[in-house]
Amino acid sequence: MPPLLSPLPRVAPRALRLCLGRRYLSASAPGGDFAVIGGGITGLSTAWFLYQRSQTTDQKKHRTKITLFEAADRTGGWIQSKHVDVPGGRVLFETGARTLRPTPPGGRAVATLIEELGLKDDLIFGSKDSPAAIRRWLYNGKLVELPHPKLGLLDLGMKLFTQPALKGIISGVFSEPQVSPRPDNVTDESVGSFVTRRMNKAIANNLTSAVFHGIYAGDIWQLSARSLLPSLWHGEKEYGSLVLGSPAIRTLWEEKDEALQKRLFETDAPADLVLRHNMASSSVFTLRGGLEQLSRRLEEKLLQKGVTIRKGTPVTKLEPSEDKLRVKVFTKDSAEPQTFTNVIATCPAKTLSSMLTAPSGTPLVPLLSTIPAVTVNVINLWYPDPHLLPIRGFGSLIPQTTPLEDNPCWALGIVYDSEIVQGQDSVPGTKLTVMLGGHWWDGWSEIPGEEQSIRFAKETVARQLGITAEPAAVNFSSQKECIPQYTVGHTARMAQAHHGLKRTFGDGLSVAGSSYTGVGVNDCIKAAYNNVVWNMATGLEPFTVKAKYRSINMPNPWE
Ligand SMILES: C=Cc1c2[nH]c(c1C)Cc1[nH]c(c(CCC(=O)O)c1C)Cc1[nH]c(c(C)c1CCC(=O)O)Cc1[nH]c(c(C)c1C=C)C2
Repeated sequence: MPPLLSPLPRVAPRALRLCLGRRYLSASAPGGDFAVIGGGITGLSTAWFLYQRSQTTDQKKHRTKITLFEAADRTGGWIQSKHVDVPGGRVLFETGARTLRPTPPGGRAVATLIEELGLKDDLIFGSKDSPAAIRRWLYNGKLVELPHPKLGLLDLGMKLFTQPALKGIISGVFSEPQVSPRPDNVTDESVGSFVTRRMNKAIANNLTSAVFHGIYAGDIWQLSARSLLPSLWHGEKEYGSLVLGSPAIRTLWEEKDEALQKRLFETDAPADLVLRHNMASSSVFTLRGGLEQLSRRLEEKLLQKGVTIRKGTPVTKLEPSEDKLRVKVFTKDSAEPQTFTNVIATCPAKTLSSMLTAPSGTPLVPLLSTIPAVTVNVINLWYPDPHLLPIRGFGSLIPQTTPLEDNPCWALGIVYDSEIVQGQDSVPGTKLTVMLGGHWWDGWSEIPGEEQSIRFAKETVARQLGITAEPAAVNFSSQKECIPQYTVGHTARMAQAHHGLKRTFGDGLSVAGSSYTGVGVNDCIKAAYNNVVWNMATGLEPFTVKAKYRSINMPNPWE
């Protein structure tokens, strides 16, 4: 197996420089003392990619030392897979992300990592043709199935004409090409405003808000269209219309992702052809032992390779050395700081901000501390009857406009886990996860606790699915501030934060993780990979250059 990372060019080839912009490549010396702050999936994969880089012929001549600091007593962050005993066997509950998508380039970076870690035989795939991939439901007082191309034109027509929850889609699609593109002075707007402007408010409030609940548990009237719908945001200007430009928009690749995908093809492609084939034909994938198997294995491998992992060690302060060539890391358990040539902070931006004091006139701390994040209460339920669900599919999502009398428990949606993934439990049954809260709880001083949340979850399942049976196993988890919210202006604020980091720490402190360039597991691993392979100075370089796109016909990016 070739090394994951090829030697990093000391002088980057011209093409790479042109493609990524000069500022992407910092002039850090080879080797060095690296500190990774945070032992979630971003921190663990950052440490892994740094270790891999240190093993290339170019870098082997130099000494590299990697220390990972994690405040908690375990690594893995939000990813947590719990094995629970039930009558007749064991089932697996995920309290955070449960599946990943093979979509490149992020999915491809993850596949390479999984292969590299020797986990490929534990992969489980969900087929693109399964009911979970095709059938999605929306709940606004009653369950409404969303249209899907594989369900045919007749089905599409019937749904669009008869379902009030899908109201506005036909008129929105037909009127959209006549809407003028936004004026040049509009630098960002909310997702709700963008969809309303291009189509109509009904589409924003129903379909769009439901989908955004399923990803960000967030409020479409706060979230940034520029950050979260980048190709549509770009497509509006480039093609004048999202509908007419849609064939091209669907094939748009941002240059930095294209460069990454190219690298993943040429240098770091997964070698196994069966794995590639499975990735190409699946809609989602996970691991037999749950996604936590990935973080467990990363930790194990890092320890074997001599990386120091300091669990239960919160970092309290980060300070540049006088010459800005090193960074001092202060921890709770030691009066004297340790110094490193490079620190990569993968903890939430708010946590990082509490470790910093920026020079006056550099608004770095407020820029980082004001990235909000929502809390989701996750309730996993397991029933021994495998045929309890009256409908099939991925699950249901609840739009923002669903009245409180139809959603009195502040639910965001229900995931039909036993429909999505098979092969993780030793007994058949029906497994559901109810997600509560997110932005519904913005501004609340106290949120529902365990007992109330479990009651709410059962009530939500009874209301939506008519399931009144008692679950044989229940797991409650409150995921505090687990999903960062990229609100309007995120791109501009992160560009400023880049300059603040540069000014304060030179090339010494970079960031990666869900607070910045994408909240998904794929995004986090991609950010870790990008940071290391492009040798970024702050990790926020993508925000400082104008995003450039190309339409690329890539029929099967896995071949
Ligand atoms: C704690 C709850 C979470 C909610 N969203 C996320 C988490 C961790 C993060 C997330 N969920 C999805 C994506 C898109 C990534 C992708 O698949 O490409 C992200 C970043 C999609 C998604 N949403 C749900 C599922 C089962 C999936 C597939 C990926 C995964 O397993 O996380 C269901 C779901 N998630 C949330 C809600 C409210 C919800 C409702 C049915 C919040």
